[in-house]
Amino acid sequence: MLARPAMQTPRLLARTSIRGSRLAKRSLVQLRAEKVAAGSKLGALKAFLSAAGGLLLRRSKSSRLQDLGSVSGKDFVLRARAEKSPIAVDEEGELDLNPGGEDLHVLLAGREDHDYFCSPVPLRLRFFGQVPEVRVGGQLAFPLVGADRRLPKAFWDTFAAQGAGHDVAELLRAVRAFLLDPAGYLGLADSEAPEARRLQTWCRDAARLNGARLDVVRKYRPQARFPELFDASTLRPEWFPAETWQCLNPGLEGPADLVAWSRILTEHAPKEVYSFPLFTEEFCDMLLEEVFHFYSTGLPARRPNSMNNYGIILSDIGLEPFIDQLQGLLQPMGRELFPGPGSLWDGHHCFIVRYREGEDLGLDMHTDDSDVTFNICLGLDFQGAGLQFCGQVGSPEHRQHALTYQHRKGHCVVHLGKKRHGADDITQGERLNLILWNHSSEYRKSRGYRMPPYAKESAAPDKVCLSYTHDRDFGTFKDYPEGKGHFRGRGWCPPTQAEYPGFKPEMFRASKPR
Ligand SMILES: O=C(O)CCC(=O)C(=O)O
Ligand SMILES: [Fe+2]
Repeated sequence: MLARPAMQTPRLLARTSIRGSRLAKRSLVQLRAEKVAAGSKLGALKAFLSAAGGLLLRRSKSSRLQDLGSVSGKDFVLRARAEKSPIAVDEEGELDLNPGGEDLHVLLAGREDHDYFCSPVPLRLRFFGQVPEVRVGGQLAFPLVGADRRLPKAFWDTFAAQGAGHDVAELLRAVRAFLLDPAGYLGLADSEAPEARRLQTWCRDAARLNGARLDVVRKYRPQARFPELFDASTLRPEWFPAETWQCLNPGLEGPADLVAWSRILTEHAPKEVYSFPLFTEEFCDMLLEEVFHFYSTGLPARRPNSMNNYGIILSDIGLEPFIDQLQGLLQPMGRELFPGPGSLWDGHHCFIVRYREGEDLGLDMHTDDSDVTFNICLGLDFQGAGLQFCGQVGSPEHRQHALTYQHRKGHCVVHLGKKRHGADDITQGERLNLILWNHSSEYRKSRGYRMPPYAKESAAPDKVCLSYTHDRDFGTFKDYPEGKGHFRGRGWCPPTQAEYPGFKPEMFRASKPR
């Protein structure tokens, strides 16, 4: 699997809760979310929020969303809206595709003079249990916020200790205070206790990690060729073909569903691989000009993954707001095409891949660390470089060829991250694509994601589906590409229980006849 580079140091990730004698152990029953949890009806949520006083209630233009208002005069919440929950996963890992609750999406204001929490951070609150679940979105690393982006127990203990009568506005204020200054919020700012000192180190680590990334963003911003890309609080209709824009923004008159999208969608493999025109050629040119301009500054940027040596991560150059908007635009389509993995995206990893003579030519077969992937070709002129699709990991057809997709400028191919795919070598020219990996932390709690079944392979693999980084039998069928021989013997696929009849691992040597 191709994995994204780690955002946080292991130290930050490893310890997500601390205990302190001064932290109360009371449970959070005071939180009036239980009122909501009981029925989880939107009306109850509205009442709950208006009782909170800080959030104004107003209907949005879209018939499906309730916009709970920008909050004038309150600087801690910039935007809040409630939405019917598309999925929920229970304690047993069962995925419910129609759970009937609501989620509250909030854009929490940062503070201008803060080291790194100086721009807004998205939060999602779910009201299924007694205590709302809060997830911190965005790309910033926060001390004590783990890889799952949940708040640590120490936060909830401190919040509970502050007494009865909590409401959502208070909760949001508390989350913001905690994210701005964890030690201060937990009452550990002046403490000499070991846990307090550890926390101070984590805070310094977070400042350093975020600082390195934000430094590049700040330096590049005044040099940007197209400031409108960086100010993308809204996407511009002219960036998209008219029909695509209409389908993705049905407004009041049309439902957002597969019937409407069938006007633009091509299904390449039933229920698994689709494509549609997403960007105009002019927009592709503009985005590429920006990317090349960034390259020309020599500013550092992380590579998207271990196998792509010339791409860049777009949020690292300041395009996170644009990607957030793009993900929001595509979310309804994802939900309809791929119920479960296509629902409730709360994370992304978005990057450019680049192939040309003398650099990376193609990409080995792999699956993505993504629930649903959108892959958009931005140009330039090229030949070869087809995208090969095989089966889904764990299925009997995992390494059987399914289709070859030919990239077209402005067009987007959509697939599940677990579908095996790889890019043929480019034979002429240069290709750059924008890849958007979408993550749903709720879906990732499900048993289906955590413990997927792994079936026996139906037959020997098709050659085109072999991976030199993944497979135990690559060398049985093919010579290793130049410079890749060190992968021999390091593959894991197929796992022993999934071997096809007659499987021969690559290190297999027939014994000499006696
Ligand atoms: O080059 C392509 O079209 C495929 C890129 C890809 O699959 C990836 O970066 O994960
Ligand atoms: Fe991929």
